[in-house]
Amino acid sequence: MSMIAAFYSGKSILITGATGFMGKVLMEKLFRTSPDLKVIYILVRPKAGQTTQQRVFQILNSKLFEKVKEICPNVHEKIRAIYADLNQNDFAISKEDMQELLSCTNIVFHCAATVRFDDHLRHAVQLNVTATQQLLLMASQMPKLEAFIHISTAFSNCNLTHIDEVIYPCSVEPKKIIDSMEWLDDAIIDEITPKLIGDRPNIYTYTKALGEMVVQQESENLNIAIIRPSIVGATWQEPFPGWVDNLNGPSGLIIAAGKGFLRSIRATPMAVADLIPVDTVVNLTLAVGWYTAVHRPKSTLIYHCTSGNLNPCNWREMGFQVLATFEKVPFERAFRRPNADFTTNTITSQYWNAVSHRAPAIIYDFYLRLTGRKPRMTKVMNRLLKTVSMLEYFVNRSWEWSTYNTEMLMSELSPEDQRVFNFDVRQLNWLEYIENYVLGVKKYLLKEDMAGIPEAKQHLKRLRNIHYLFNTALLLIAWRLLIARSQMARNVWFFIVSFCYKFLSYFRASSTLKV
Ligand SMILES: CCCCCCCCCCCCCCCCCCCCCCCC(=O)SCCNC(=O)CCNC(=O)[C@H](O)C(C)(C)COP(=O)(O)OP(=O)(O)OC[C@H]1O[C@@H](n2cnc3c(N)ncnc32)[C@H](O)[C@@H]1OP(=O)(O)O
Ligand SMILES: NC(=O)C1=CN([C@@H]2O[C@H](COP(=O)(O)OP(=O)(O)OC[C@H]3O[C@@H](n4cnc5c(N)ncnc54)[C@H](OP(=O)(O)O)[C@@H]3O)[C@@H](O)[C@H]2O)C=CC1
Repeated sequence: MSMIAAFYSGKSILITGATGFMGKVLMEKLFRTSPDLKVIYILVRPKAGQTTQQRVFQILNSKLFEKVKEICPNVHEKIRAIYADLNQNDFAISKEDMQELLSCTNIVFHCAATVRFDDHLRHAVQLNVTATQQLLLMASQMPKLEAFIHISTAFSNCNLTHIDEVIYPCSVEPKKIIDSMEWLDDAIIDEITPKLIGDRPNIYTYTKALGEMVVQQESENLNIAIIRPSIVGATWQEPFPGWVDNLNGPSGLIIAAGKGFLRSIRATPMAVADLIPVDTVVNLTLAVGWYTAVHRPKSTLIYHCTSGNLNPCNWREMGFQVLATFEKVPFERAFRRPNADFTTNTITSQYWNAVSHRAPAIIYDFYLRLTGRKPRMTKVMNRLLKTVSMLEYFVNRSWEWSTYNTEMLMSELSPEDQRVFNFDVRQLNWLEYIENYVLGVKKYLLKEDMAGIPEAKQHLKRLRNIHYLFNTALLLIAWRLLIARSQMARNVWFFIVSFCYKFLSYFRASSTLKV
């Protein structure tokens, strides 16, 4: 019997960010392993024309929840969607709902955040810092609360190269930042943002670091733990391999590369690609929830959920395996044949951006114009290159995260819990994982059918022929232009032609002699 699964039975659990990538997998695992849990409260806002109930309905009817519906047929009765907007005071939660949350909640998992790198500081502070502070205030009024688990990121201190499982202070106190956001206008905030984020690459990592400080400062009477995952990727094993539903992290780039848009990137091939499967993060999170509530550690423990120090894989190996999978299961209607070129040099990278990305987009747009259609490829390419430039920071560096707490927790689990809530990345086979990841991207993100693979392969063959034809034509045109303009080129050309002629004559004569 799993002690962790038993622990969550009969519990009332509050999850923020349950409609997000990690939140959905967390909910799924909870229902699958502890179908006797009492209730999961989720804080949801209406979005994209859908009410909170419609959003929950959509999640429960997705492929991710197929197994859960078999194990826990009344799952819809155990989810209580509470209307909430974390951008607003008291999260805009009604009085009755708030009363119920405060009096019943046993465990809080705080996953909600803005993960955009380019969010405005005011919004990112509101969600990643102020909302965390407000949730902690709520938690302090929950008499039945056993543990509060805060999801941060391993990159909250990415300005350091060696990162321990401790909280590193930021230069300005979070309370001062929160206060200043109330009275500073946008123009001034824009001006001070680069100074505040300092040597961090973006607002996201900075506000997540502030969020951790808030947790530390407000943790006095609470039983809190912080989880720091690195780059979260598709599921490794559960509920099935390769599930993913958003473009964050590598997923968007896998699509861009598989469709032939992205063929080169400024990346350090030997840098560690610190990916971590989302189900591994969720297993650790649930184990931490149990450990924090049952063992009540004296201080707030931080758990690194990373792969680099236990089972490293570098970007070169990852790119290689992604490409190998494209050979077996190509994506449909690719723009160009997939190719991977990692370069560390900025000038070479700019050259490849011009030749491999912008030029084909311009040529394609020219073709669209000629055929009476609206050009769009240059716009798509510009957005993609902007995205890539934002991710480049993370593919050109390696970090060392210590994992003492995570390893300690692993040793505290019973063999059954180590199996059911497996977060031991040493068991991960990268080649298998990446293949399933690419397959998952094809199935769950692109919604492509496996039956279309032969046609996709044919399409790639046609693209290869077009590529050869295009290059030959380009070479001939260039050469013809050169010959027309330069006497030296003409001399070289005549020399080559006469040499070939002589060689062929000799070859013909010697073969005639043999007969
Ligand atoms: C040679 C090439 C490679 C060939 C081999 C293949 C190898 C592939 C292996 C992997 C390659 C390397 C992958 C490196 C990935 C490294 C990621 C590191 C991230 C670590 C960060 C820390 C982890 C965290 O804690 S948080 C989670 C991470 N957060 C994010 O990833 C969010 C990033 N996204 C953003 O901030 C924004 O989306 C932004 C700024 C990038 C773009 O914003 P914008 O307002 O311009 O537009 P959007 O409306 O958001 O989207 C525009 C457009 O782009 C698509 N898109 C969005 N995100 C991504 C993405 N990550 N990759 C690709 N495309 C993306 C989006 O769908 C839109 O498309 P449209 O068609 O225009 O609608
Ligand atoms: N993905 C990754 O690579 C990594 C993620 N993390 C951390 O993990 C956590 C979860 O990330 P992930 O699942 O990937 O992120 P997602 O962007 O997929 O999910 C974010 C969640 O936060 C919710 N949210 C955002 N704004 C509000 C709001 N105003 N009111 C209510 N809810 C809101 C979203 O709701 P809605 O659906 O309504 O937008 C969504 O449920 C975050 O704390 C993130 O920092 C850490 C390391 C890596």
